[in-house]
Parts: sequence; C-alpha cells; structure tokens
Amino acid sequence: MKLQLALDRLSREECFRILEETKASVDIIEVGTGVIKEYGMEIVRQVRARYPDKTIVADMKTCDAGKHEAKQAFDAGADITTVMAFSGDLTITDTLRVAKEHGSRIMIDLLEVDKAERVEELVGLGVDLVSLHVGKDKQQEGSFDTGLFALVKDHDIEVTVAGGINADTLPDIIEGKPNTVIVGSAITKAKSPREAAVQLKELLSQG
Ligand SMILES: O=C([C@H](O)CO)[C@H](O)[C@H](O)COP(=O)(O)O
Repeated sequence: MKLQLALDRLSREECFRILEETKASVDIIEVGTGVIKEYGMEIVRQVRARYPDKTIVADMKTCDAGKHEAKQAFDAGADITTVMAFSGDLTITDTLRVAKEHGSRIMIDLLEVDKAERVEELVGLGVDLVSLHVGKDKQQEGSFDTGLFALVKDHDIEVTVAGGINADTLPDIIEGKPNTVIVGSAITKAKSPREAAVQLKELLSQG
C-alpha cells in the first residue's frame, strides 16, 4: 500500500520543507488544489524538478475544459491529474485520451458520489483509478468513512482513499485494501511531519 502526501494550504516554502523531511516515507507527492491555485502550474514544475523520481499528482479537480487542464498538468510534469466524478462524460473521456497521449493517468475524485451506478458508468468510460474522498469541509462531520468501499467493490480498479486520515483511523481503512492512502493534515500539521510520515508508512507496510 502506497502513501500519498497531500500538500494543501501551505506556502511554497512549507511544501518543500515538508517534502524534504518526509521524502523517504512518501511514495507519491500530491500538489494540492489550493497550492496550485496560489502558485499556478509553476509549483508542479518545481516539485517535478526537485523530485524527478517521485510520482506526482496534480490535484487539479478538473470538472470542465478537460483537455486543456489535463494537458496543463502533464506538461508541468504531473504523472496523474484529478478529475471530478460529476463531470460530464465528455470531460472524462477527453481527459482519459489526453492522459493516454502523454503516457499518464487520470484519477477520478469520487467526492460526494454516493451511487455505485456512477462508478459503473465511469468504469464503462475507461476509468481505472479513483479516489474515495471525504472533503475537507465535510470532515467537520467525520473523517473517511469505510462504508465508501462499497462504491468500488464490484470493480477491478485502483483505489485511493482520502479525508482526514490519521494513524488512529488508518488500521480500519487498511482492512478495505486500498492501493494508496492519501494523507494531508495528519502529516503537514504534525509537530514532526517526518515522524508522522514514518509512523503512517510503517502501518501501511504492516497492512
Ligand atoms: O483533496 C483534498 C481536499 O479536498 C482539499 O483540497 C485533500 O488533499 C485530501 O482530503 C487529503 O487531505 P487531509 O484530508 O488533510 O488528509
């Protein structure tokens, strides 16, 4: 199981400090939506330049103008870019096509999706990587809900999970056997991001 570090609500300097501290434990670097909004695609280019061997996700949360936004992410050096599940089917297929042309991938963010039918449709469109996600705002009512695994149980696709995940909640989540666990705040807001990442990575290795 891989560990994906989400860099959200951080300055450029904080992003690079935390990356340096945690790089040994982190498999995938996610440049968060808010960080991209603050610094533009340039921050993705800078992360790529500094970490040429890491897998990089640009959390673009695209929902329209898919071809253009996917190209922006891949041209900046991302290996994977995110597209919202509620987007029109043409946005999904356009972004999948751009990803194929670039030898890259699309991760579909299932934020607020509660019907397995949408997942079925997405898989029918060619989607092979999704994120089960409890959003930052919704986390006021509770963090990642393992009930979300039901959405993907009938499909042979790669699954990532996100939403306020930490060392206390991780053991239950591991039971669902996701391919990748995305962690933001539990690492970036920790007193020692390095120690937090080491602990989470250890739990994932045991899982
Ligand atoms: O995608 C995310 C969220 O929508 C903010 O942009 C986060 O990267 C994701 O939820 C992981 O962060 P934490 O919830 O802080 O672990």
